[in-house]
Amino acid sequence: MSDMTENTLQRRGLMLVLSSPSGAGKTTISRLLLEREADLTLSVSATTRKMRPGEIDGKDYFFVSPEKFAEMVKGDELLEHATVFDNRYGTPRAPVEQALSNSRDVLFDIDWQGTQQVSAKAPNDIVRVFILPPSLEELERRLYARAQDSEEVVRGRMAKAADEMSHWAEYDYIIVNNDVEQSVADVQSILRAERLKRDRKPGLDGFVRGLRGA
Ligand SMILES: Nc1ncnc2c1ncn2[C@@H]1O[C@H](COP(=O)(O)OP(=O)(O)OP(=O)(O)O)[C@@H](O)[C@H]1O
Ligand SMILES: Nc1nc2c(ncn2[C@@H]2O[C@H](COP(=O)(O)O)[C@@H](O)[C@H]2O)c(=O)[nH]1
Repeated sequence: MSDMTENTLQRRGLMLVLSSPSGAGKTTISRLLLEREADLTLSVSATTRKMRPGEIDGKDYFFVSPEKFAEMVKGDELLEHATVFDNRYGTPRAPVEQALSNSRDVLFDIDWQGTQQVSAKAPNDIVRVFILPPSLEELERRLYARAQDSEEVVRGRMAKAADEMSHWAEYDYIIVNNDVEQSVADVQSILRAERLKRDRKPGLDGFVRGLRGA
Protein backbone atom coordinates (compact mmCIF):
# COMPACT_ATOMS: atom_id res chain seq x y z
CA MET A 1 0.00 0.00 0.00
CA SER A 2 1.53 3.38 -0.94
CA ASP A 3 1.42 6.23 1.54
CA MET A 4 2.45 9.66 0.19
CA THR A 5 3.78 11.28 3.35
CA GLU A 6 5.86 14.44 3.25
CA ASN A 7 8.89 12.34 4.15
CA THR A 8 8.45 9.94 1.26
CA LEU A 9 8.92 12.72 -1.25
CA GLN A 10 11.23 14.99 0.71
CA ARG A 11 13.99 16.38 -1.46
CA ARG A 12 17.38 17.93 -0.96
CA GLY A 13 17.36 21.71 -1.52
CA LEU A 14 18.70 23.11 -4.78
CA MET A 15 21.21 25.89 -5.41
CA LEU A 16 19.72 28.67 -7.54
CA VAL A 17 22.47 30.88 -8.96
CA LEU A 18 21.85 34.29 -10.51
CA SER A 19 24.71 35.93 -12.42
CA SER A 20 24.83 38.96 -14.70
CA PRO A 21 27.01 41.88 -15.62
CA SER A 22 27.01 44.39 -12.77
CA GLY A 23 23.85 46.52 -12.82
CA ALA A 24 21.63 44.17 -14.86
CA GLY A 25 19.36 43.63 -11.85
CA LYS A 26 20.30 40.46 -9.91
CA THR A 27 20.03 42.08 -6.50
CA THR A 28 16.67 43.67 -7.31
CA ILE A 29 15.30 40.35 -8.59
CA SER A 30 16.77 38.45 -5.62
CA ARG A 31 15.13 40.74 -3.05
CA LEU A 32 11.69 40.31 -4.60
CA LEU A 33 12.16 36.55 -4.96
CA LEU A 34 13.07 36.20 -1.29
CA GLU A 35 9.90 38.08 -0.30
CA ARG A 36 7.79 35.74 -2.43
CA GLU A 37 9.42 32.34 -1.96
CA ALA A 38 9.15 31.14 1.62
CA ASP A 39 11.44 28.13 1.12
CA LEU A 40 14.28 30.15 -0.36
CA THR A 41 17.29 31.26 1.71
CA LEU A 42 19.85 33.83 0.53
CA SER A 43 23.49 32.85 0.69
CA VAL A 44 25.11 35.94 2.21
CA SER A 45 28.58 36.34 0.74
CA ALA A 46 31.71 37.62 2.43
CA THR A 47 33.49 40.47 0.68
CA THR A 48 36.42 42.80 1.11
CA ARG A 49 34.59 45.58 -0.79
CA LYS A 50 33.52 48.72 1.05
CA MET A 51 29.95 48.91 2.29
CA ARG A 52 27.58 50.96 0.11
CA PRO A 53 25.12 53.42 1.65
CA GLY A 54 22.10 51.46 2.89
CA GLU A 55 23.86 48.09 2.99
CA ILE A 56 23.74 46.11 6.23
CA ASP A 57 26.62 43.96 7.48
CA GLY A 58 25.44 40.34 7.80
CA LYS A 59 22.39 40.93 5.60
CA ASP A 60 23.72 42.17 2.26
CA TYR A 61 27.25 40.88 2.80
CA PHE A 62 29.65 40.01 5.58
CA PHE A 63 32.06 42.91 5.14
CA VAL A 64 35.49 41.62 6.15
CA SER A 65 39.10 42.79 5.97
CA PRO A 66 41.45 41.28 3.36
CA GLU A 67 43.23 39.50 6.25
CA LYS A 68 40.00 37.93 7.54
CA PHE A 69 39.06 36.88 3.99
CA ALA A 70 42.45 35.19 3.54
CA GLU A 71 41.89 33.35 6.84
CA MET A 72 38.50 32.11 5.64
CA VAL A 73 40.09 30.78 2.45
CA LYS A 74 42.88 29.09 4.38
CA GLY A 75 40.40 27.50 6.78
CA ASP A 76 38.39 26.13 3.83
CA GLU A 77 35.34 28.05 5.10
CA LEU A 78 34.29 29.16 1.61
CA LEU A 79 32.40 27.04 -0.90
CA GLU A 80 33.80 29.23 -3.69
CA HIS A 81 35.62 32.52 -3.95
CA ALA A 82 36.80 34.93 -6.60
CA THR A 83 38.25 38.36 -7.19
CA VAL A 84 35.71 40.60 -8.91
CA PHE A 85 36.40 44.27 -9.76
CA ASP A 86 39.53 44.23 -7.56
CA ASN A 87 37.67 43.00 -4.45
CA ARG A 88 37.41 39.49 -3.05
CA TYR A 89 34.05 37.75 -2.71
CA GLY A 90 33.18 34.30 -1.38
CA THR A 91 30.35 32.05 -0.24
CA PRO A 92 30.49 30.84 3.39
CA ARG A 93 30.09 27.07 3.19
CA ALA A 94 28.40 26.14 6.49
CA PRO A 95 25.07 28.04 6.12
CA VAL A 96 24.63 26.68 2.59
CA GLU A 97 25.16 23.09 3.65
CA GLN A 98 22.83 23.50 6.59
CA ALA A 99 20.03 25.01 4.48
CA LEU A 100 20.34 22.34 1.79
CA SER A 101 20.19 19.49 4.28
CA ASN A 102 17.04 21.09 5.74
CA SER A 103 15.44 20.88 2.26
CA ARG A 104 15.65 24.63 1.79
CA ASP A 105 16.64 26.07 -1.57
CA VAL A 106 19.52 28.52 -1.55
CA LEU A 107 19.81 31.64 -3.72
CA PHE A 108 23.27 32.82 -4.81
CA ASP A 109 24.14 36.19 -6.34
CA ILE A 110 27.63 35.33 -7.60
CA ASP A 111 29.72 35.84 -10.71
CA TRP A 112 30.68 33.33 -13.44
CA GLN A 113 33.90 32.28 -11.65
CA GLY A 114 31.99 31.29 -8.52
CA THR A 115 29.34 29.59 -10.64
CA GLN A 116 31.98 27.45 -12.33
CA GLN A 117 33.38 26.39 -8.94
CA VAL A 118 29.97 25.49 -7.48
CA SER A 119 29.03 23.65 -10.71
CA ALA A 120 32.15 21.50 -10.38
CA LYS A 121 31.41 20.70 -6.73
CA ALA A 122 27.65 20.14 -6.91
CA PRO A 123 26.67 19.51 -10.55
CA ASN A 124 23.36 17.88 -9.61
CA ASP A 125 22.18 20.53 -7.15
CA ILE A 126 22.91 23.71 -9.10
CA VAL A 127 20.47 25.63 -11.32
CA ARG A 128 22.15 28.50 -13.18
CA VAL A 129 20.32 31.59 -14.41
CA PHE A 130 22.02 34.36 -16.35
CA ILE A 131 20.40 37.80 -16.36
CA LEU A 132 21.04 40.00 -19.40
CA PRO A 133 20.28 43.72 -19.67
CA PRO A 134 18.03 44.82 -22.57
CA SER A 135 20.96 46.84 -23.99
CA LEU A 136 24.38 48.20 -23.03
CA GLU A 137 22.96 51.73 -22.90
CA GLU A 138 20.32 50.59 -20.40
CA LEU A 139 22.96 48.77 -18.34
CA GLU A 140 24.98 51.97 -18.06
CA ARG A 141 21.85 53.96 -17.24
CA ARG A 142 21.03 51.52 -14.41
CA LEU A 143 24.53 51.69 -12.95
CA TYR A 144 24.35 55.48 -12.84
CA ALA A 145 20.72 55.47 -11.61
CA ARG A 146 21.71 53.23 -8.68
CA ALA A 147 23.91 56.17 -7.66
CA GLN A 148 26.05 54.12 -5.31
CA ASP A 149 29.33 53.97 -7.16
CA SER A 150 31.70 56.64 -8.44
CA GLU A 151 31.95 57.39 -12.15
CA GLU A 152 35.29 55.56 -12.20
CA VAL A 153 33.73 52.43 -10.67
CA VAL A 154 30.82 52.55 -13.13
CA ARG A 155 33.25 52.86 -16.05
CA GLY A 156 35.23 49.90 -14.73
CA ARG A 157 32.10 47.77 -14.44
CA MET A 158 30.93 48.72 -17.95
CA ALA A 159 34.38 47.79 -19.29
CA LYS A 160 34.01 44.29 -17.77
CA ALA A 161 30.37 43.76 -18.84
CA ALA A 162 31.24 42.18 -22.20
CA ASP A 163 33.64 39.75 -20.53
CA GLU A 164 31.03 38.75 -17.94
CA MET A 165 28.39 38.27 -20.66
CA SER A 166 30.72 36.03 -22.67
CA HIS A 167 29.90 33.29 -20.11
CA TRP A 168 26.16 33.25 -20.83
CA ALA A 169 26.29 29.82 -22.49
CA GLU A 170 27.52 28.20 -19.25
CA TYR A 171 24.06 28.82 -17.72
CA ASP A 172 20.89 26.71 -17.86
CA TYR A 173 18.46 29.62 -18.29
CA ILE A 174 18.72 33.12 -19.75
CA ILE A 175 16.45 36.01 -18.78
CA VAL A 176 16.52 39.47 -20.38
CA ASN A 177 15.62 41.79 -17.50
CA ASN A 178 13.43 44.30 -19.24
CA ASP A 179 10.63 44.33 -16.74
CA VAL A 180 11.46 43.39 -13.12
CA GLU A 181 8.08 41.82 -12.38
CA GLN A 182 8.31 39.62 -15.48
CA SER A 183 11.87 38.60 -14.60
CA VAL A 184 10.89 37.62 -11.06
CA ALA A 185 7.95 35.62 -12.43
CA ASP A 186 10.33 33.89 -14.87
CA VAL A 187 12.73 32.90 -12.08
CA GLN A 188 9.77 31.63 -10.04
CA SER A 189 8.71 29.46 -13.00
CA ILE A 190 12.23 28.04 -13.24
CA LEU A 191 12.26 27.32 -9.52
CA ARG A 192 8.89 25.63 -9.62
CA ALA A 193 9.86 23.37 -12.54
CA GLU A 194 13.27 22.54 -11.09
CA ARG A 195 11.71 21.57 -7.74
CA LEU A 196 9.53 19.03 -9.55
CA LYS A 197 12.42 17.31 -11.34
CA ARG A 198 12.45 13.56 -10.91
CA ASP A 199 16.11 13.44 -9.84
CA ARG A 200 15.50 15.78 -6.91
CA LYS A 201 13.10 13.36 -5.22
CA PRO A 202 14.99 10.30 -4.05
CA GLY A 203 11.84 8.86 -2.42
CA LEU A 204 9.91 8.86 -5.69
CA ASP A 205 11.02 5.41 -6.81
CA GLY A 206 9.64 3.74 -3.68
CA PHE A 207 6.48 5.81 -3.86
CA VAL A 208 5.74 4.83 -7.47
CA ARG A 209 6.58 1.18 -6.73
CA GLY A 210 4.04 1.34 -3.90
CA LEU A 211 1.42 2.87 -6.20
CA ARG A 212 2.04 0.08 -8.72
CA GLY A 213 1.70 -2.50 -5.97
CA ALA A 214 5.17 -3.77 -6.81
N1 LIG B 1 14.06 45.79 -15.08
C1 LIG B 1 14.59 46.94 -14.60
N2 LIG B 1 14.23 48.12 -15.14
C2 LIG B 1 14.75 49.28 -14.68
N3 LIG B 1 15.67 49.39 -13.66
C3 LIG B 1 16.06 48.22 -13.10
C4 LIG B 1 15.55 46.94 -13.52
N4 LIG B 1 16.13 45.99 -12.76
C5 LIG B 1 16.96 46.63 -11.91
N5 LIG B 1 16.91 47.97 -12.11
C6 LIG B 1 17.69 49.01 -11.41
O1 LIG B 1 19.04 48.91 -11.88
C7 LIG B 1 19.97 49.20 -10.84
C8 LIG B 1 20.96 48.02 -10.71
O2 LIG B 1 20.24 46.88 -10.22
P1 LIG B 1 20.89 45.85 -9.20
O3 LIG B 1 21.62 46.57 -8.12
O4 LIG B 1 19.81 44.92 -8.84
O5 LIG B 1 21.95 45.15 -10.18
P2 LIG B 1 22.96 43.94 -9.90
O6 LIG B 1 22.94 43.09 -11.11
O7 LIG B 1 22.65 43.30 -8.62
O8 LIG B 1 24.36 44.69 -9.80
P3 LIG B 1 25.72 44.23 -9.04
O9 LIG B 1 26.24 43.06 -9.78
O10 LIG B 1 26.60 45.43 -9.17
O11 LIG B 1 25.39 43.93 -7.61
C9 LIG B 1 19.15 49.46 -9.58
O12 LIG B 1 19.04 50.86 -9.41
C10 LIG B 1 17.79 48.82 -9.90
O13 LIG B 1 16.73 49.49 -9.23
N1 LIG C 1 32.20 34.54 -7.04
C1 LIG C 1 31.47 35.35 -6.26
N2 LIG C 1 30.96 36.49 -6.75
C2 LIG C 1 30.21 37.24 -5.95
C3 LIG C 1 29.93 36.88 -4.63
N3 LIG C 1 29.15 37.84 -4.06
C4 LIG C 1 28.94 38.75 -5.02
N4 LIG C 1 29.55 38.40 -6.17
C5 LIG C 1 29.57 39.12 -7.44
O1 LIG C 1 30.39 40.25 -7.36
C6 LIG C 1 29.96 41.23 -8.32
C7 LIG C 1 29.92 42.60 -7.70
O2 LIG C 1 28.98 42.67 -6.65
P1 LIG C 1 28.69 44.06 -5.92
O3 LIG C 1 27.73 43.74 -4.82
O4 LIG C 1 30.00 44.58 -5.44
O5 LIG C 1 28.09 44.97 -6.95
C8 LIG C 1 28.57 40.75 -8.80
O6 LIG C 1 28.75 40.16 -10.08
C9 LIG C 1 28.21 39.68 -7.81
O7 LIG C 1 27.39 38.68 -8.38
C10 LIG C 1 30.48 35.65 -4.13
O8 LIG C 1 30.30 35.24 -2.97
N5 LIG C 1 31.23 34.93 -4.98
